[in-house]
Amino acid sequence: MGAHGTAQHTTTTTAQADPHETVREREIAEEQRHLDVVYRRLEEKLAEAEYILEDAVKRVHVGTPGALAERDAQVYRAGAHLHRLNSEFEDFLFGRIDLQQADRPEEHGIPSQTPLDRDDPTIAETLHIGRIGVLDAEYGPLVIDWRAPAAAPFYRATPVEPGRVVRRRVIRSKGRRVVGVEDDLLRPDLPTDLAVVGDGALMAALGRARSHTMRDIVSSIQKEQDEVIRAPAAGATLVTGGPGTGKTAVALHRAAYLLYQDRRRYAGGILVVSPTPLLVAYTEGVLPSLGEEGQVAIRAVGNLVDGDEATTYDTPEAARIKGSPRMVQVLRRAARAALDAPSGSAAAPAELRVAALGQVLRLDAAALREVRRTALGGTTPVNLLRPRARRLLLDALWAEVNRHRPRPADRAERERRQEERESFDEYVTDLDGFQDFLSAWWPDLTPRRVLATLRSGRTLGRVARRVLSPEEVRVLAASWRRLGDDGRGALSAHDVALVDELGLLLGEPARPRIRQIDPADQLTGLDEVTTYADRMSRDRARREGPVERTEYAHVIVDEAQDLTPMQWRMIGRRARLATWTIVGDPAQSSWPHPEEARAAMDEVLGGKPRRRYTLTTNYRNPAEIAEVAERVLALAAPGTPSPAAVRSTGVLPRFAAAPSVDGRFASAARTEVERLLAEVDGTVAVVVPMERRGEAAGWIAGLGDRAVALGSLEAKGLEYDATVVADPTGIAGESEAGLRVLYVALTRATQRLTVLCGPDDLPDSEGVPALLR
Ligand SMILES: Nc1ncnc2c1ncn2[C@@H]1O[C@H](COP(=O)(O)OP(=O)(O)OP(=O)(O)O)[C@@H](O)[C@H]1O
Repeated sequence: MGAHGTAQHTTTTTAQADPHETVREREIAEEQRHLDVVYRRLEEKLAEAEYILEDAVKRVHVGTPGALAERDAQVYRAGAHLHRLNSEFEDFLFGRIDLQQADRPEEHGIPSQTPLDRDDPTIAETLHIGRIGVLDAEYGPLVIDWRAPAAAPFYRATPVEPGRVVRRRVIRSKGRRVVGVEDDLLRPDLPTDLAVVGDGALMAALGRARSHTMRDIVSSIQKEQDEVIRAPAAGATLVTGGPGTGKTAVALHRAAYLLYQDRRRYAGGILVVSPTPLLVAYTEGVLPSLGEEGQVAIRAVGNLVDGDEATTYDTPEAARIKGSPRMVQVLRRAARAALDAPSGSAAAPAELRVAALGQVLRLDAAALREVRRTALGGTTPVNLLRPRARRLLLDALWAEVNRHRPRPADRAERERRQEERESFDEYVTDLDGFQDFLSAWWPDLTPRRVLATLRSGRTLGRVARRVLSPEEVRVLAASWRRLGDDGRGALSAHDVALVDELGLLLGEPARPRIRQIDPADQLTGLDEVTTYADRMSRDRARREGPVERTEYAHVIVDEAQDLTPMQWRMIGRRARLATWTIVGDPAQSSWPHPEEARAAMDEVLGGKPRRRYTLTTNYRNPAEIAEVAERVLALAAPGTPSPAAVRSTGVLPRFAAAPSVDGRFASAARTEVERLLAEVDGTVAVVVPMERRGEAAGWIAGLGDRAVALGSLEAKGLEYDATVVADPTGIAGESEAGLRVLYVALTRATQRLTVLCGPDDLPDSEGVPALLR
């Protein structure tokens, strides 16, 4: 584990006669013995779980309701247990620490265990670390869950601060077979007989080819990362660090850690907010590999509102306006103005006529406007104001009735009028014509419909008066034209935040309750053929079905630097009682106003106590690539320190100049991707300015699924064995934050980088663009 410092490694070779090899074999054999014991124990547990299942199935024939409910609960528990065991059977034991005798073991929270290294008097205890904890029949720990306090020294001990750890070992296995061990000796000063083998587990992990899914880092979490993962949950944990420092990995492992620490609390749900669906897909497998599923929702920021997912991108200009906190005021006004221009529905009636008490009562446009203005006073959500509007209409109609009548002369007369008024209200409310009028004049508004009203530059100009400039109004109205009349067109991630805000401003219309009926219950004869347990499980499925959570117990924000103020508000609404983990890198921000976003975050976090961490080591990029990226960092965020690359490949990034005449850019890019596909085992990405991404997909057509083409913003958080960054000046010029986006693009590769320039990049004779010199 090189990044831990100068721990001693003994690198072994494969030569037969090598004495290290026999040491290595002996050590592997010792771990194999332990793994065999663990597997036997797991098999016993599996058999137990299966027995419970079978037993429960038998008991269904003994039929008191109590026994049936009990059986159902048992089936459920055993099923969950089986699932967990099966999914974690593979490769779940990965570490071991050998500990010196503690002066006071209880202070270290370390369970006592029979030492395996009986030959060595220095070693008091040996603990094995894995993805889950396994106890032997006497409740002694065979494997300690990586998240348990006793496992922390595996990640935290360094040669400088070894604590009680004498040796740390990473164990690699394939199925049930131990295939390798790698050791760090943390106390070379102690007299000990310990054998030390291996060549560094971290370096092996970092050098591995990348696929389209992220791997967990549970066996090689580094000290500074472990401190974040195990930080207390309360308040807000804020983590910064440059590209490749493991922020995403740490955020996901922290979710698993929090669930382990306090499963009951986090059964309330953990939300991980990711910038793009691509990053969600890339990271989705990590939590299941850590044995955690179900309690954690990983969602892209454009997918936080069910049924209104983002499917398109905004231009940088539109994004800048839509993300601004100024939109709050625009939307408040838009929600209230939408009744005047309800998009997609028939034009609202201009007057109300009602025949009652032998006369035709009429409210003209001016009177209706006045009623609406009064009804809309205050801040109650518009859809909840329809009952108030109805009352005010009835008041106005009643005033018409009384227009030519004298005021009641005495109390008896007043009471008679009051009774008359009550039956008038009842009569008018029941009139079909009145109800139809009310639905057309005060329709239920949906967020999409209201947003669609803003396609009209006139309407938007009115509600955005003194908030947005005429040019900004033009840009937004043009962008929302894609919504269409009914508002059903494509949304961007910025629109989704506005839709969510409008949802709050409009409120859910009150609806008569409709009883939920399961169509299966309607089938005749079904009761005779289903068992009690079937019905119970159907009930449970119904209860536990995919209901959207609107509040979470902990919210983890990845790539937080990209969130706009409006998106912070959207996430904050799902986290009113939550604790937070927020990871990001301001130098990679594609939002042009970081101070605005910080203020929005502050508002959402309120007075919650904050603890801050900085990650400093770049595990992704070799030093050669990091050095080129650093030149852009100096322009994009002057003064920001670059994280230290932990390894080097000896291969310098390649610069190539291609004329930006389309065809030739295409062929240069394709040739480069082909070359890189032959050089690396894993994935290759071409990263281009957003507007060229369709074109770039064509450049790599037919090269197989190891190659992908990405727009600059889509590359966020992802990594590939090799990348081709095409048209760097185009990327830098895309928006006010373009240089930071280029910094992101240049830091995606784990092995090889090619920068492909057009004439606009002003390449020198070596092909190096002006920006990177
Ligand atoms: N301790 C570790 N052991 C092994 N691999 C690690 C470790 N820490 C990070 N990595 C690897 O380094 C790469 C970068 O990690 P990650 O994507 O989490 O970084 P990041 O800080 O989120 O980067 P970015 O800011 O560019 O999105 C990943 O492949 C991750 O698996």
